[in-house]
Amino acid sequence: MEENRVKKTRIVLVPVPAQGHVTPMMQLGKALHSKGFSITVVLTQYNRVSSSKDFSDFHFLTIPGSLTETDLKNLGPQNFVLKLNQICEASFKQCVGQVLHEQCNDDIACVVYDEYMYFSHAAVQEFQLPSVVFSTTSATAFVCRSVLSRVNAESLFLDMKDPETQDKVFPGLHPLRYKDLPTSAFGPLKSTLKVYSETVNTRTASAVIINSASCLESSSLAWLQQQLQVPVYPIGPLHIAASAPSNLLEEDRSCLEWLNKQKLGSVIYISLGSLALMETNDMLKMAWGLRNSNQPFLWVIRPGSIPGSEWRESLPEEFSKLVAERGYIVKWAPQMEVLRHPAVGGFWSHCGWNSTLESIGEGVPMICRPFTGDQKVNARYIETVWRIGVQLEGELDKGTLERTVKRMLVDEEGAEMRKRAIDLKEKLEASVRIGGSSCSSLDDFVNSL
Ligand SMILES: O=c1ccn([C@@H]2O[C@H](COP(=O)(O)OP(=O)(O)O[C@H]3O[C@H](CO)[C@@H](O)[C@H](O)[C@H]3O)[C@@H](O)[C@H]2O)c(=O)[nH]1
Repeated sequence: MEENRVKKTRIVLVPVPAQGHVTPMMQLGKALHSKGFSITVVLTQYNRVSSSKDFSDFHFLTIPGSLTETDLKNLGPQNFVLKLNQICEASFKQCVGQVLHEQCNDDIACVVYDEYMYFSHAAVQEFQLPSVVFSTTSATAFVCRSVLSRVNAESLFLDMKDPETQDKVFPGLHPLRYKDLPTSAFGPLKSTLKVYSETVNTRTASAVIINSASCLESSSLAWLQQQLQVPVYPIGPLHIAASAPSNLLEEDRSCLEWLNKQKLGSVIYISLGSLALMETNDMLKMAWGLRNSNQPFLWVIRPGSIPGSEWRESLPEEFSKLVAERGYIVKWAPQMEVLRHPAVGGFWSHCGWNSTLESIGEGVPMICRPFTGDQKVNARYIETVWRIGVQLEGELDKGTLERTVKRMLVDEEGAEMRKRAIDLKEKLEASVRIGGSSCSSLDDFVNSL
């Protein structure tokens, strides 16, 4: 593409207003900006990325009349997405019209929308704009959504409830079992499958971009390339390819000073991302297991993550005593810096795709406790495909927790997992370097515009 033409060309990004989706979309924006594109980010009224100094070259627009934080609380994430897609269609058309006619003189090269923001399709169709779907989950999760969108909801529901079936491998999705399928904790199966069929429908999009790399998921990527009617570009991990600080909550950086005082590879870092919830009972069992393991731990307890509590005030006094000696608790951590810190030896994670990529990207093995959706798929891959972690399944038990933390941080088994994680880290780094598969894929995408 000619340099002059690239500089005049604008890409419109439409992220889902949630941390796990905003982060990779802003990283994608940075990566495309570095290729010479102007970037417009269209936000909803909820979870706004500040147009801080990190994005001073970006242009931000807000879809008027969209949903708010209270709507998310009342509706839950799944109905929130469904409602957002119903109400944003017309106002998004207005926004795109504004970009085309008022705000910028240059042409829109393409609209890149998160797979969950499928209302974008109506506007791109009306203005006859090229569009691209961006998937912030793994390619394997995309495959699962495609497969599940075609199954009968009632019979899947019965199979998943049947204790005899739960541990069986789902046909065609080896090594995923029925219980690893990305069903949602946030809504009934029927409505989850409805959302999935919308997300995997590429409509008139000319391509699908995925925040993954072929060294992680070559067979799932090949499956998608064969099944979808458009090119699939695996261009990740974007957090290595393009840094774009876009935390929606304030980071507590004091934990880095605490980490400086801990022994090399001794700390377990615990974070369950931006949406998962924790029951008080489970938190107590975790605190017991962690204390009994004798390892120091850094624990992110996100405000609102304990149902019925603003922060940790509803937890019993026993909890405070258990974490007092070796624990350090924050509301939100600078996660990437934490994972990079030499004191961190393991990551207890809900296995959101960003956390998974960030952990592998720092060569840190994981204790997997998936909460919902694609996290179960990622946990299965972490344990059985990449073999860089251990999954905690079923009821939490303080004895098992204690042993798992020791397996990861003290035993030879943990050292082996770390070696494999470091091996993958090196492969991921190579994939985003010039000549690497993700770097070439990004160039192919840019050249296709
Ligand atoms: O204290 C913290 C905790 C998290 N993070 C960041 O927050 C992001 C969390 O993303 P992710 O690990 O993907 O979890 P969720 O926020 O739960 O992400 C949602 O979006 C992901 C991408 O679609 C899905 O994989 C998840 O299942 C879905 O819950 C990561 O970049 C973390 O670095 C911090 O910076 N500080």
